[in-house]
Amino acid sequence: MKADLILKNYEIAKERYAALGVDTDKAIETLEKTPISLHCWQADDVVGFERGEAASGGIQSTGNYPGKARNIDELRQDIEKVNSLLAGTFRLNLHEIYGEFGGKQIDRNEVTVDQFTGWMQWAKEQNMKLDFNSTSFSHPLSGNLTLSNPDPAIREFWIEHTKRCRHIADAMGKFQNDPCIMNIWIHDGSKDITVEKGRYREILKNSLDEILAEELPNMKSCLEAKLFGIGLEAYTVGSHDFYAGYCAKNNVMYTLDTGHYEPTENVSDAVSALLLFVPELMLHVSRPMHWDSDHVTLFDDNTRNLFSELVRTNALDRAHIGLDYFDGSINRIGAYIIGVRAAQKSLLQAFLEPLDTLRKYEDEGKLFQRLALLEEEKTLPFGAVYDYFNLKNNIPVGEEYIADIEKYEAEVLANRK
Ligand SMILES: C[C@H](O)[C@H](O)[C@@H](O)C(=O)CO
Ligand SMILES: [Mn+2]
Repeated sequence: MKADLILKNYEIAKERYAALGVDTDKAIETLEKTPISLHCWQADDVVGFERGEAASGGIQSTGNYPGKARNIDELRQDIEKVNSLLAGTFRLNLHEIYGEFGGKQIDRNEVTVDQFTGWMQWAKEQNMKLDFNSTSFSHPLSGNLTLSNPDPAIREFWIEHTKRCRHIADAMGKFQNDPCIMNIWIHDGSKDITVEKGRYREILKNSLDEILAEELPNMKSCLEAKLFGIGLEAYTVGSHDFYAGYCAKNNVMYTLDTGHYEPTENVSDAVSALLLFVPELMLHVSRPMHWDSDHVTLFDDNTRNLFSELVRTNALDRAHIGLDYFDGSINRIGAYIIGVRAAQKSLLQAFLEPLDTLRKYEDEGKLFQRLALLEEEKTLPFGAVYDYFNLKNNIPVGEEYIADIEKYEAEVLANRK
């Protein structure tokens, strides 16, 4: 699209929004500064560099599109490409299995920061900060139960792993002078009916108490709830109620993954409820299709509702935005760009909402007026504002990035046989 046309459209949009009391320049500035954490695992279908095996243990990636990253250099190359096609501020969310193991057998209860210093340096060069995840899946000891396992040897193994991961996250946070957010998601559960629901939850509670006992100043831990995992359909130890209770009681950050709730549930509704009781939220923005399928995030009602709730609740500074999906059936770089742009569009639309007027209508009981404005705002020219945001940052506008990704596929990804 021609720059002068984008600018002209932006000026018209700016005037239209100003008439509603909305400052588009301010919205763009806020969007530029709001960090989005890119999940490293979209680049290689959650394989990582430890064992090189397909993900197992509650999650699964489907699709066999050619060109997935096979090593650290390729993954970094892909993330650099993704960065070059996006405006804004980005972090990188690493899983423990993406360490630099250098061909050595370093088991999960032996991992140290040494396997991540290269990542820290690289991220600094990319002007990205790091977030982190312990990895309980894709390991011979993953089984059905890790931190909630009644077998002390297995449980100790995973406690040690998670403690070590917290230390790695702390080192990352210190290095980048900004807290590293470390997520703990475990798949623990049961395929069929269990008569020991309470027992496993009590063990998990005790494991978490032990893991989180140590104060580490440069990292923040968050706990991710889930409805069910693949092969563990009947019961999940770390359910929503379990973690909501645990996080509220222990002042721990809660991870809200938009794929982890009943399909008819309005996940965005959890934002204002949880934030009354937990300190912060980590968001895993995903797209469930019938179940927790981890399809590429889109600019759909679920994503839009989530971000508008964040803004309406004044919770932007208490939420960490991350993406979480893994689609191996399409160009993986394209999958990143579609998902990030969807999150950005949803955020921008939330920033552009004429909230003062909507709140005033609501306070005054003017409910027809509120509904009318909510309807009208949907077709305000926010696309022109998003185009300008990209143009201003020298990033491809609109569908222009498709050709860029096709070129990268032909020149780089096609050579990964
Ligand atoms: C790879 C991630 O840890 C994983 O996707 C987790 O966050 C999750 O959502 C599992 O369903
Ligand atoms: Mn998740």
